[in-house]
Amino acid sequence: MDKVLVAESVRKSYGDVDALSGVSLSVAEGEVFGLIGPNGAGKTTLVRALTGTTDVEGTVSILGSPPESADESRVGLLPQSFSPASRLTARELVSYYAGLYDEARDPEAVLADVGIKGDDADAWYENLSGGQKRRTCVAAALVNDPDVLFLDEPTTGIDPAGRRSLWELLESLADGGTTVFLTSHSMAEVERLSDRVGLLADGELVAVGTPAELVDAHGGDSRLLVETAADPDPAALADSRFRVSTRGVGLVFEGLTPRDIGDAVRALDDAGVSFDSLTWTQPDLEDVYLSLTGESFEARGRSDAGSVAEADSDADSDAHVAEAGGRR
Ligand SMILES: Nc1ncnc2c1ncn2[C@@H]1O[C@H](COP(=O)(O)OP(=O)(O)OP(=O)(O)O)[C@@H](O)[C@H]1O
Repeated sequence: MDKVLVAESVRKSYGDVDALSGVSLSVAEGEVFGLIGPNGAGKTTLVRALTGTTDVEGTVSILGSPPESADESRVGLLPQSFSPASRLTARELVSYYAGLYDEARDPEAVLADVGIKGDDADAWYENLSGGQKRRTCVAAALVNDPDVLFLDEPTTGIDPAGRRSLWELLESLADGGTTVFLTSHSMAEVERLSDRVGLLADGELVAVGTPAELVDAHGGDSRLLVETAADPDPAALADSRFRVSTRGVGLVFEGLTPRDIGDAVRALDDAGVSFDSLTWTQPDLEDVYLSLTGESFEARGRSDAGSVAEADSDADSDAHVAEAGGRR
């Protein structure tokens, strides 16, 4: 398969700051590549390097050419910060971008694809909500029907339903053969959309693989999160066969399969530990991220146990197994 994007030993410094410290990667035709990493890791700088919007050391090619001579009509770019003219309507704006190309899609159809319809299409850009603005910008990036599409945090500010419909749109573009280079802080988004994921930290690509490969290699064990009523004492469970530790406001049983949950509940009862809820989770890309960036697992445990509804809507692998409000 042809390599649509190639970076070899790409370096970029801003004064004393090494934004990219020798990054090499390639993205094949039709592949969706997700780039993750903490704030300041260098993701936007790498997008800018690949699109030729900043000068770098090393070699970059896009569609077989250096970025400065690539066929722009085949490239779509949604930058992280994009501030189009605010006194144009969404329809005028997308029509303006369509007019820059010899061949472009019908702006109306592209706006419909991203969920901007009716009165919203006739509203001035400055009067749209944050999510509607972002959708309009996505439409502008899609209007030339690009073969390779760069999306730098495309769904920031878009509500959950809009985010899911945008994911479906991106999936249909990928199914149609569009190569997508996506950066995002939403692990659910990256895990769902990407064929391969790269994790950038301090300007270095520290891991690359399919989501499943990365989870296998770095995600750790599945676990049962137990939200307890009072500060728990894991020593009470020392005689059980489980590996148990404290995390935030509860306990974590590590390495449990769903079949072990009944035994874990009995062990809690035997130890006299009362609990409010149980949540069984499989490791996912967020665990990979936390493990490789050295961010705390405790934060994950707390947010999982404390926001079950959000976890259910965002992380499809989480299975909320029981609410036991009466157990005290
Ligand atoms: N134009 C610039 N001038 C000076 N420093 C810059 C510039 N652009 C980026 N940097 C620095 O380079 C580093 C990488 O920034 P970059 O925007 O690529 O990170 P990022 O991973 O995209 O971050 P975020 O997730 O916050 O968007 C940061 O330390 C940033 O401050």
